[in-house]
Amino acid sequence: MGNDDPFENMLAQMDRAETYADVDHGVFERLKYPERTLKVTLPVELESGNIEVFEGYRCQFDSARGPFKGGVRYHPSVTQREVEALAGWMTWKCALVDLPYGGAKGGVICEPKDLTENDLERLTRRYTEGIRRLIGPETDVPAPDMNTNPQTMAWMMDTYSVYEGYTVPKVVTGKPLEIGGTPGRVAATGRGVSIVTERLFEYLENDLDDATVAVQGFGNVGSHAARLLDDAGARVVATSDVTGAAYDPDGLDVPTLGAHVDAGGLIEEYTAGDLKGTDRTRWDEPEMISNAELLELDVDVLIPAAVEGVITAENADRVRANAIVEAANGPTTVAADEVLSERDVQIVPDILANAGGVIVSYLEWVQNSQEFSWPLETVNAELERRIGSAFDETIERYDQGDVPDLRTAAYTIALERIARAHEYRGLFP
Ligand SMILES: NC(=O)C1=CN([C@@H]2O[C@H](COP(=O)(O)OP(=O)(O)OC[C@H]3O[C@@H](n4cnc5c(N)ncnc54)[C@H](OP(=O)(O)O)[C@@H]3O)[C@@H](O)[C@H]2O)C=CC1
Ligand SMILES: O=C(O)CCC(=O)C(=O)O
Repeated sequence: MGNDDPFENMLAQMDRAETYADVDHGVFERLKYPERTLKVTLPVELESGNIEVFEGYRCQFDSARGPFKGGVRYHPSVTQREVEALAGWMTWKCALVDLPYGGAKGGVICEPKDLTENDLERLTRRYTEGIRRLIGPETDVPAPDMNTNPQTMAWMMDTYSVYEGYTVPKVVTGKPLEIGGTPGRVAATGRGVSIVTERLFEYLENDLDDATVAVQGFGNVGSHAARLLDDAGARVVATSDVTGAAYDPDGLDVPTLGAHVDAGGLIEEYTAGDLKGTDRTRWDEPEMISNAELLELDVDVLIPAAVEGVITAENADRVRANAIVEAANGPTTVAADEVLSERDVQIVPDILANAGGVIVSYLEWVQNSQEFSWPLETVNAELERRIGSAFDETIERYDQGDVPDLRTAAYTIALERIARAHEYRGLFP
């Protein structure tokens, strides 16, 4: 079920949790529907002179606990259902880590690799204009996701501010430092992934030192997680982009690979020895394998950090990792969960593992409200405290012994919090 429909997968995850959550069935049913989704048509004159018409979405899933919050994704495979699933996951995530937010997500169907910087700016401004009536500093606060970054947020903030007539930094998070961004947001999701991986090892009473790690995706999240785990003493043996994966059982030279990718280099160029943007002499000798092969490596931890639906009923039996830390949103289908749970493979669910990004987005939003900025050490310490406490609560719920896995434990906590908010607020205005 649900391999190619993330929304169905999210509903199946909810159904799995309903048995264990103390939530009224009517409220539970309400949580299966987004509050609203806006679809926008975006005609853009590209630098080439051609006019291309793009399609974009903003889904606002649930706001019982506070303003809607969630990233914006640019990708050719974006669909309305995907954006709605991602908005649902944002809702559970914000509740699990106890942020005063609901959940939302945005997406534009496009291939950013085919667009110039100028095209991306025009597209972003069009999209912001299209969803302007929904977003706002106290209503719905976008942030970066796949293929969007601090520059994208700067264009969104500027476009929104032009319409308002004054500068509104708080309308987006993940901004450049110079216009109200916070130190630590760029690396925050990967840092959170690294923190929960360390906590998982402590819980399982295993040593992270020299533990083997495979990371699918070496973008914002995957690259920071890989760098921090490498710094913490783990052995990152494989990582990938869309061109495939670099694999070295003795461990990859993560700093050199990072410098190469930061300079625009591809994984396939790295394995071929064609290094970009660095004078370093790499010390690894990786072979090129496929993304599918990376998922099946015999490693201590597998970290999917790319797209959803990559661990399915079809390949779950061949996944040999002892643990999975879900840096991506929705990488594992419910059918795969069942197979892996029977084999006692511990999965730290996405709504916990990748919550570092939205936690630091919240810290940015708070600093914008205070018109004050905190040093990196303060931000990182608060990130660690908040994600660590959500990890402990999830483990405590799991250790009660009735729920089958960590995902169900996390869903139970999140859904109960959201349901309480709905019950206190009531159904009608
Ligand atoms: N950015 C954030 O703060 C947060 C992100 N996430 C989630 O983390 C995941 C990654 O996001 P992020 O790092 O920001 O995105 P990026 O766009 O920075 O990186 C994505 C990475 O995945 C690779 N990739 C893309 N498509 C595929 C595919 N079909 N198969 C294999 N690899 C692929 C990309 O390769 P290439 O570069 O070649 O395209 C790139 O290495 C997403 O699921 C996102 O929702 C979750 C929480 C917060
Ligand atoms: O930082 C944010 O507000 C949201 C990040 C995001 O899109 C996610 O956690 O999936």
